[in-house]
Amino acid sequence: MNIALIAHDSKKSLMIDFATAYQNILKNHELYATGTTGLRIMENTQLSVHRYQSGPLGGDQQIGAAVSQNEMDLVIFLRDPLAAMPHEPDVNALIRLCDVYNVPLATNIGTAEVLVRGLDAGLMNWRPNYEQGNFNKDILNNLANGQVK
Ligand SMILES: O=C(CO)COP(=O)(O)O
Repeated sequence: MNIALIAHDSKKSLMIDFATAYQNILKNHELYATGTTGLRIMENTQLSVHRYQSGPLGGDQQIGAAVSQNEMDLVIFLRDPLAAMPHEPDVNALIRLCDVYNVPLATNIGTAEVLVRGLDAGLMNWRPNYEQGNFNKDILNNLANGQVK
C-alpha cells in the first residue's frame, strides 16, 4: 500500500513516535511524506520515505494529486487544530480529496492507531481492487461479510 505521512510542526514528534512504534508494519509499505515530516521520520527511524515538497510549499497539493490519481491508499495527517496555517487552503483541499475518493484518512493519532492496526490486520485489502468513488451496496456487503472485494 502507498501511505502518506504528514504532520504539522506541533505534531512532528508524535509522528516520529508513531512511526517508530509501528515501524514493523510501516516498513512493509511504500511511504510518502511532505518534506520536513519525511526528513524527520528518516532521521529518527530506519524507514525509507519518498519526500514531496514541504507542506507550505505545495507538498499537501502533491499528495492530493496522488490521491486523485488513485495512487495513495491511506493518509495519516496529524494536523494541528489549534494553529492557523498560511497554507490552510491546501490542507483543506487534501482532506477534501480524500473524501472525494474515499481514501482512508486519519487526522489525529487516535484514528491513526486504528487505521495502521487495521491495515496490518488486512482490513484494507480491498484497496488495490477498488475503483475510485464506487462504494456500493454489494461492495459494502462483501466487506461486512469479511470478503475482500
Ligand atoms: O505543513 C505540512 C502539512 O500541511 C507539513 O509539511 P512538512 O512536513 O514539510 O513540515
